[in-house]
Amino acid sequence: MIRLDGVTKRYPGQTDPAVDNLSLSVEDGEIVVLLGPSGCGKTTTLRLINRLIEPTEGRIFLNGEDVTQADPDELRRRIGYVIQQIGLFPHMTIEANVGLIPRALGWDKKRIQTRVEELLDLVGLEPAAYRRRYPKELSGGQQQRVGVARALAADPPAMLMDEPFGALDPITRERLQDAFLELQEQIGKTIVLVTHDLTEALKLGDRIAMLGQHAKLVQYDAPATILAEPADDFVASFVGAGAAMRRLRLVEAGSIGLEAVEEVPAGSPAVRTAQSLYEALDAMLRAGTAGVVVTDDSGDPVGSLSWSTIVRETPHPEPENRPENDSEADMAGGR
Ligand SMILES: Nc1ncnc2c1ncn2[C@@H]1O[C@H](COP(=O)(O)OP(=O)(O)OP(=O)(O)O)[C@@H](O)[C@H]1O
Repeated sequence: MIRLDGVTKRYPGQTDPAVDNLSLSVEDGEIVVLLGPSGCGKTTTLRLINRLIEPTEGRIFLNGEDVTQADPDELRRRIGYVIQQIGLFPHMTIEANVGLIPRALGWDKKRIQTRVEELLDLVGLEPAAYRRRYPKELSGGQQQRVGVARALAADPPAMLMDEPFGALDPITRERLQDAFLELQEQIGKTIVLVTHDLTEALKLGDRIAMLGQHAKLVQYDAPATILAEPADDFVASFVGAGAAMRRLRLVEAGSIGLEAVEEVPAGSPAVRTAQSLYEALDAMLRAGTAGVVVTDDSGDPVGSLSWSTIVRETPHPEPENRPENDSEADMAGGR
């Protein structure tokens, strides 16, 4: 568990604090995304956790231990760190890059080699094909995987990721996000990830910490809640137009009130309970029907879902609560 307790960071010579009295808890095995406009203090917050930046005030706990008192080098070996620029050493092979922290920890050669192979496998790079290559001989996406492998080398309980997929083309980015979520299923690390990309935050976060200026915690909720019940106009304008459509991807078809099915009409489209409302709607549109059958994993129908149920189930903010416009989100580079 990671806990920030009243953390403030004032950079020398700045009148305003970059982070002002932030308190935040991240549970074990959870992915928390720090989301907010440019300059709001996301990277500063992340780097305070592994003491690449020293807090001016406040305390930070890792598994109950106050790490503001710990030795920073030793601390950083206990927290994996992945950045957009990847930061692989160009003159070192992939193997040497991944083995960096185990070597610093004094592991023996055999153990390092075994661990490196295991990690390259884990991130989907065939060890025999990649371990002896240099970073420039890999694609951007492959280098990013090496960055993740390196952060995981000493099996740290926690991992910090700063725009880890930021520099990649959209297709590679989506593939790596999927691979990352699969990996997290296996490794269950406690992860804090920084992004300013709403789509990425909604996809990866178990919870999203919406930060305003000076890293003020405006809302801390599951992605579907952020979309359905934005805490204020700032969050509403950050999630912007399309929030209701985005939410369809996050809600499972089996999680809302289904209508009973007496008999399944021939040719009726079907989705499984774990598929999203988005997929249910897509199935309806493709089949030209106003409803779908929802089945369990063995294909037995558990109910039916109609277009009107989806409309009814979608939260509608009262008109007077709707944000006036999206200008704040545009300024923030949000979507
Ligand atoms: N080394 C520094 N010295 C002085 N001010 C800094 C320093 N680093 C960051 N800042 C300021 O602190 C604030 C927060 O910066 P930070 O990089 O944490 O924001 P961010 O939310 O990560 O931004 P972005 O999304 O643009 O990367 C900004 O106003 C920035 O100008």
